[in-house]
Amino acid sequence: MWRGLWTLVARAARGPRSPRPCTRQGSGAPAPGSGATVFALSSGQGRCGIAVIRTSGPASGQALRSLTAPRDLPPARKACLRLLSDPRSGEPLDRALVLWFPGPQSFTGEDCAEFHVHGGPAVVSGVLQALGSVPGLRPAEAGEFTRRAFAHGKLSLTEVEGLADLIRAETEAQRRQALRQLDGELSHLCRGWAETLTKALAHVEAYIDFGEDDNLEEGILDRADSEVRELEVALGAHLRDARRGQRLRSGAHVVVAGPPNAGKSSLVNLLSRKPVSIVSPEPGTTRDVLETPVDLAGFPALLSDTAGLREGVGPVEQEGVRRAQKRLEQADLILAVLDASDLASPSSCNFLDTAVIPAGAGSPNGRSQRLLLVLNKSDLLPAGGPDPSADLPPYLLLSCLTGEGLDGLLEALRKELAALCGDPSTGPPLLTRARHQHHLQGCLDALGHYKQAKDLALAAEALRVARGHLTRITGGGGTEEILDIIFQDFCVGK
Ligand SMILES: Nc1nc2c(ncn2[C@@H]2O[C@H](COP(=O)(O)OP(=O)(O)OP(=O)(O)O)[C@@H](O)[C@H]2O)c(=O)[nH]1
Ligand SMILES: [K+]
Ligand SMILES: [Mg+2]
Repeated sequence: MWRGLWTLVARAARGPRSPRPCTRQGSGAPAPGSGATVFALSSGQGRCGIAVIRTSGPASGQALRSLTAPRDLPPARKACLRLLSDPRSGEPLDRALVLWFPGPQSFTGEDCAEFHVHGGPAVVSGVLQALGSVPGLRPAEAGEFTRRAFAHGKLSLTEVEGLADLIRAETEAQRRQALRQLDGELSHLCRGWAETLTKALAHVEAYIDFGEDDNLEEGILDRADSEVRELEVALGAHLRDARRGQRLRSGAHVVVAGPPNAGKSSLVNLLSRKPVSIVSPEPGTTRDVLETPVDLAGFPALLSDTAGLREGVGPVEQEGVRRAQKRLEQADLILAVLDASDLASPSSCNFLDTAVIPAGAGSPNGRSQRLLLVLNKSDLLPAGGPDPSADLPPYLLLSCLTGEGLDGLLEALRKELAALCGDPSTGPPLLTRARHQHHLQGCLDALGHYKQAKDLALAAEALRVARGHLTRITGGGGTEEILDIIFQDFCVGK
């Protein structure tokens, strides 16, 4: 019986009833081996010590030979010093390290060559022009090397996304997350889930085909059910976490709010280490929402300065207050700022009652909104600290003027952001893009249809749909459009 069942597992894995096999080549990415040979400068533009130029495609060996003539190809994957000359004129261009990576053991899976040349603009353009003169070579499009790696099965789609994020990573936490994704942790997880579904599908199909057969193992449908149930729990947990990976990728929204003149703009400038906002003793200085991306304690954040919240003001400031309130609703984390020496003023009391205390009690829409209360201008306080009659929720003392309390605030921010973004050095891999979340949700919905299916054929179909969503996360059956969006993030030469 078991041999029969495993044949079915294998058949289900191939998707027997699906007319479109979920292979990488089906994705519309360039077919392996058929492309031209491309070349590009892979290191940054401008004068530098060493510049790296690389090629990928069937004419790579010819290109390397042409520029290093009369020498033959160097041994595979070993750096060798060669004189590079222009194949048309024989004019020497540079003395350079060259590397030969015969496919499929290369980054793209095709034959590749690398030229590590001296980074002067004239050397770089001379070598690029010489490569352009080799028959069959053309300049690479943005992301074309990575796209070829994907087409040859060297990277899954989530690994491609990880690579794009690694190149763009600006904070430590972003780098850790991208590296884990590039290492294939997310694809591994998705493939494991897809395998579970393949087994469940095999069980259901076995029942469809041999339901009447006495040899069929008992309880086979129950096993499919329990596999689906376990998967639902796992997917649910990841979806609840979904926003965290995306926040880590694009930055958590941290909104600085409070009454006029509390020192909100001073705090934004202090945290971003640059003069983003105008600071002045005049209340109502900030009118619009001012956004700036910052690295807060190793996490990426989009910091917004807002207008001071108060009533009875002119139309321009009123609009500023409306915008501030709208931004507050969208915040992942609120930095509520009050003037520590002015806690009894109507605008301070009003802000405490309407914004700070309700957030502490859990927001009405059920969305988790975190808040840190900062009492600024601590330098103006008497030795006894803030007015004890104010009956405040937990707070941090800070002076933007002297910098006292900043370390404590950064530590509190680090904790909040780690909770919001997830800690990329531990825990399961995070879903970093809306695309991942969309497919996980699609998979869960299909599993819901499985449970409600009126007959086994519909149940099997629901499992196939669910599995299709999982394979699309890693790139199986992806459409050209999605590939274009993902590869857009790359620069030429990557
Ligand atoms: N003594 C003292 N003064 C401060 C401190 N922080 C800010 N100030 C002063 O407080 C005044 C208001 O600061 P802003 O940063 O403009 O305050 P704001 O909350 O952005 O004000 P609006 O945009 O008008 O709502 C300025 O004169 C600052 O120099 C502090 O820690 N100590
Ligand atoms: K001000
Ligand atoms: Mg301001």
